[in-house]
Amino acid sequence: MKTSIATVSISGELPDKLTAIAAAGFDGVEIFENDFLAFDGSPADVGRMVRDHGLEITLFQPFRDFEGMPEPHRSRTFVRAERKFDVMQQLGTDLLLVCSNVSPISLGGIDRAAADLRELGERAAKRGLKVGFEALAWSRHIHDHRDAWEIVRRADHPNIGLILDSFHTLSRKLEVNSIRSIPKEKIFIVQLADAPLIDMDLLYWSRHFRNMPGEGDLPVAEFTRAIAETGYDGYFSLEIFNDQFRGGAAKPIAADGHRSLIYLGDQVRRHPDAGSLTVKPMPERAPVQRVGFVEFAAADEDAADLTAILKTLGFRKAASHRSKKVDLYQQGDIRILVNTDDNGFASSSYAVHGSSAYAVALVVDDAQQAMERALALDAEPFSQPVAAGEVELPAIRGVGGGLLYLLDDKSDLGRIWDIDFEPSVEGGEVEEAGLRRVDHIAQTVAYEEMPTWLLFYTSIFAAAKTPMVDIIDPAGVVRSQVVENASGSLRLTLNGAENRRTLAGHFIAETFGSGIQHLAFHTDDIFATAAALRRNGFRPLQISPNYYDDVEARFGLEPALTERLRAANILYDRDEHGEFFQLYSPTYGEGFFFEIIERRGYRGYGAANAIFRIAALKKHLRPEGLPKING
Ligand SMILES: O=C(O)c1ccc(O)c(O)c1
Ligand SMILES: [Mg+2]
Repeated sequence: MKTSIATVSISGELPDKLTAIAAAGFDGVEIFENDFLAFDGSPADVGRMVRDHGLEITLFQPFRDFEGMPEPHRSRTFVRAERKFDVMQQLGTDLLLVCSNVSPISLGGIDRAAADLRELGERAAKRGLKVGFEALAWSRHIHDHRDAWEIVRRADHPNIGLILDSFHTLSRKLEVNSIRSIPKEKIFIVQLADAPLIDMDLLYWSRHFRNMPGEGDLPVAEFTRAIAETGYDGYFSLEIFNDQFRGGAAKPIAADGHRSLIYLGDQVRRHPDAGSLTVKPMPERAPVQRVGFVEFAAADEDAADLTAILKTLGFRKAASHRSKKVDLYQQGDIRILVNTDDNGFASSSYAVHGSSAYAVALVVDDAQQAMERALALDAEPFSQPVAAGEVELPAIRGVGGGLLYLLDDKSDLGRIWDIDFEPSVEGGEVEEAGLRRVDHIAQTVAYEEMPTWLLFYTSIFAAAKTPMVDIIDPAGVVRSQVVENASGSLRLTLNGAENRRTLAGHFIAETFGSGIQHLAFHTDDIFATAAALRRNGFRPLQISPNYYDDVEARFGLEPALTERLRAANILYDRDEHGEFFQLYSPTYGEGFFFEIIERRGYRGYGAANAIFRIAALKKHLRPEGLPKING
């Protein structure tokens, strides 16, 4: 599978775009005319610059409002085309993209358009060039790839072919089966883009909201499968018009694009009708069994505060690392590591972000295979020296530059607690609170980063993303989207902050980057847990009494239940699957907190309660006397 991306997809000046595109590993690049026009070098300079980056120019575009023009406009279009052919020859590309006409004066008619294209094909052939015709979803007459194909078929010229673009086909919900019968030689190139499902004007949707395959909601894999079934094995080229990408950083966005194509190729390859698509095989998406541990980096002073909080939550110090200053706190199946070592990645993470949960370990079926897949998908590997006899944990870089460790139960990785740790003699004074497992890990990122991490997690792990929900903070909106698997053993919530006055935005700003802002633990009995926490000296987040009157009325709760909720500061929600109970800690430091939940069948995350608990949490932001633990 040869990969390409249009310059329009990436922010910056043309040289910056090309550098980012080449660094991400693409084979080719579509030169958008505006990027070329804004650059003050000759077409030959641009061509040389592209090739110096090891890239091929896959096409030059767009050539607009060509077919079906009445005279005298018609003659003018051919003069215009000849000028573009001149540029292309100097650039060193042989393919021009003609997008279907949007001009109000254009005339319809398949045969008229076919005749125009045939004539253009004759002119292109004289120069050894080719023309690909693409139906824009909002074009005046030709807005369906089936009509565009019929025009190309009737033009019947070797230098005229079809360009398919997933957005135009899928935004109109056109039948992708119609692609399967197109001869592969007549598909000159395939453009790919995804988009979130939003009900809006097609042109506006396309020009502002496209995103990388896998980041949106369109069935791009199904579209690509139909292409592969024709036997096409040419370039797959990303063409992403997106406001955030235009304003974002070039390198990570280009890297996301490359990852999206590799992931897409892998999805198509796994299908029996994948045709002749050449894609390097890789292990399948890693099934996640559970969260292995969450690790905090801290200095000695903050560590004392953190462990004091962990103890009020019922965690017991269970073991200490044999060679590093790392302690294991455990309760049920939850393992929290507190790393105060002066060496290694934890200490550099502490130097940048302060105390934070900088690493997470996921237990997968096979850690080596998961690692292999992650690397095939351009993940950045991480390793640091370990002492003799200790287990080397495979890891990749994750959100906010933190670490994502991969463990399994089939190798020594499943025995790290025996191999690397010594049981602790301390303990006893803490009452266990019935916390059983990590329910979810909430990571706060800048809003623009959300697609990056959704793609990262869903391409490497067997998990899906849920639709985006808006979380209302008194100071703004935070967008939340969940990556989860069917069993619920992996649940990651990603919260995208748009401004720094929200609790999430404050957290990012004050801890110098994205990261884990809260950890949610599951209990089988929230009331028993609340009582045990109280005995341990834990102070729950105080919820407004007004909330309980409303919740009783809304769900028709028994007053006795409402009273118990109110007394324990427990929030309540319900969906079609069951009931949900939530209890929060106050915030520590710049906004980190713990959540305790009981799910009685409920599948969501309590979004309806978010406004109330955020308001309460913000009251605790940096109060006197609370420990300073940043998330
Ligand atoms: O938005 C547009 O005009 C436009 C131009 C060229 C394309 O290939 C396309 O998909 C859209
Ligand atoms: Mg296109």
